[in-house]
Amino acid sequence: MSDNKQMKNTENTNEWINWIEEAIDKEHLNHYEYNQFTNIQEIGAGGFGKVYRANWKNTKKQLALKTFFNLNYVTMKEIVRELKIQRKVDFHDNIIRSHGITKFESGIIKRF
Ligand SMILES: Nc1ncnc2c1ncn2[C@@H]1O[C@H](COP(=O)(O)OP(=O)(O)OP(=O)(O)O)[C@@H](O)[C@H]1O
Repeated sequence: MSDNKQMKNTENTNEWINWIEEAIDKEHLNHYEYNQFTNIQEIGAGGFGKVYRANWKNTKKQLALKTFFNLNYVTMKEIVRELKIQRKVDFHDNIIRSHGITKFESGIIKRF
């Protein structure tokens, strides 16, 4: 990849990160501390990362935590795209609800 293209992709990645941070600031998206999740078990994997089952704050309710291998331009664009689509279809009973976003030590975002 050329240096120019690399720089452009880094700029765009930051743009998506800003989009997520702004959504959290404006309370359009909930942010949860990763240490509030317990009983984390792997349940599947997709093109962008692994999916885990977890409990939140020791409640009995199970949630799916979707992780991302690499927070590059393509992944960030996909995360924002999915969040935008989910907002539009959130009202439908057959659509799994997205509760928010969390981040763990290595910087990998988890969505659930
Ligand atoms: N909310 C969920 N509840 C239970 N299992 C889930 C949930 N979300 C994902 N999974 C499991 O994790 C797997 C991967 O899901 P994920 O959404 O990451 O990828 P995908 O939609 O299958 O493919 P892609 O990554 O190309 O979008 C699914 O096939 C499913 O088995």
